Amino acid sequence: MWNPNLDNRQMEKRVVVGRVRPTWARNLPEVRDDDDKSEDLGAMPHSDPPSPSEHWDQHGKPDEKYDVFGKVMLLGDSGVGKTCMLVRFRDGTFLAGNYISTVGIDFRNKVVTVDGIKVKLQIWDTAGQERFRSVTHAYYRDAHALLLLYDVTNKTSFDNIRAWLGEIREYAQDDVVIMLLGNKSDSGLERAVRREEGQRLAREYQVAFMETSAKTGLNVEAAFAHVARALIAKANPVDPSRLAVRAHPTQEQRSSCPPCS
Ligand SMILES: Nc1nc2c(ncn2[C@@H]2O[C@H](COP(=O)(O)OP(=O)(O)OP(=O)(O)O)[C@@H](O)[C@H]2O)c(=O)[nH]1
Repeated sequence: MWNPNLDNRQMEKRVVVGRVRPTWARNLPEVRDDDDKSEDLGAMPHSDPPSPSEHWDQHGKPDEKYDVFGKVMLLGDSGVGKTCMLVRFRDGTFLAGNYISTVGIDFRNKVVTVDGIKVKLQIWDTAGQERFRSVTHAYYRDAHALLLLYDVTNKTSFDNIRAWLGEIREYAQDDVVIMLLGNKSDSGLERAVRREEGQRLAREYQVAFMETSAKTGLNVEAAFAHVARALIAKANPVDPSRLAVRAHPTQEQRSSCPPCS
């Protein structure tokens, strides 16, 4: 269940930033976006997130317009860009500056269409800070897919990926879809982790890999499309050959090696 003790911390955070806004809205413009975009049939998140096992129906309610449902968690050290990745994917925007660490966990929905199949992604943005780990662990078990991020300008966040993969092995389902993302690939000279290092690590753990930029949008759609395809393949195990699990990168994205598995 949602930990009520976190609410106090959230309130502290809200006081610090001088705004009374739910966690998921911390980087968003004041006016809430409409939810009726054609590719976006999902509901806005609650300020009280559901328990880890709610909204778990693989096919969703019959009256909702999607074919496959999947819970996707964004994981990785604090500051690697998980929230920015979600905001870029969901809203197509990047709000630089005013970095405020996520408190607890929250989610947003987006329906994407891949290969003619509508996939509702319920995307959970987790807090990278160590003190929230016990909260996020409770949500691993129900996740269908995990996007594990590091920051290409922060070697420590890359070195910690092995520890994250260890946690995933401990707490997530064995068949969870995992994708490694080297975020902030727009950062040029500040880069501390070479693309090849990310590729090598992904190959070692047999997970897909891309470098992304929440700032420019590079590979953000492609990463979620890859996850959506993998979820479709999982939901249709009787005829997996019918579905292309591979991501289809654009020319610019090809060297990002999706998927390395
Ligand atoms: N240059 C660049 N900066 C980015 C990118 N993505 C995120 N940032 C910046 O990195 C900082 C942290 O981003 P967040 O999305 O809040 O990081 P987070 O992983 O959610 O952090 P926690 O909530 O603490 O776990 C912010 O200042 C962002 O503006 C990116 O792709 N490129």
